[in-house]
Amino acid sequence: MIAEDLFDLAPVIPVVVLDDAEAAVPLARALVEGGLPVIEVTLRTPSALEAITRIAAEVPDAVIGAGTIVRPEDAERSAAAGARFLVSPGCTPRLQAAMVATGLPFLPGAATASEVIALLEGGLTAMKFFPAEAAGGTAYLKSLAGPLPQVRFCPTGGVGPGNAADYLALPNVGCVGGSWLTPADAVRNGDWNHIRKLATEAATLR
Ligand SMILES: O=C(O)C(=O)C[C@H](O)[C@H](O)COP(=O)(O)O
Repeated sequence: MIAEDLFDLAPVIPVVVLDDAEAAVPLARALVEGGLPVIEVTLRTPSALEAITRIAAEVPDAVIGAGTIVRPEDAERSAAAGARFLVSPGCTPRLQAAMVATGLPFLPGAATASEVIALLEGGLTAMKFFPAEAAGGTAYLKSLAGPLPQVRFCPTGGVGPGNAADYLALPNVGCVGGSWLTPADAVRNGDWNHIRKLATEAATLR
């Protein structure tokens, strides 16, 4: 799998924050059943790596990835836990080298033309656009498409049901990412039906 393949699997990548690894498998099943098989578990919580391992082992139809890769060691640890792709909110040469070293596809974060060009110099054409809404939203991405049409983005950060379709309509958007599929209270209460419903709605966005 290359990073661009992630764009073809689903229009939306749910960005998940898990405080309890016990929730990982039922949550991933609900997202897959709703039609969103590509799932990013952020390394923001101590249970994230355990959650990734459980999903990799028990939900074979999920394409499980690790997000919030901000230190080189995060990349290696996520690969060892069973992640099949990596996502970072921003990138540095060291972080890029660590992600390349895992052999996994990855979406490095970029938010300016210079950051995009630096990643292009590294041979990368699939990226996360973060923080999408705060950085300038769809107008900003349209502007980047002029000089840099070869890059495709996964905008994340402030993307939700109200604007996801606008992003997905852009030629340089491969998919979008967001946390709206897994509201904290629904995860805490084990309301998998609600999460399945949100995923089902999002899966039809493209
Ligand atoms: O944790 C990371 O790796 C990030 O880069 C940030 C997340 O992707 C966004 O914070 C999700 O944004 P919301 O959908 O607006 O909640």
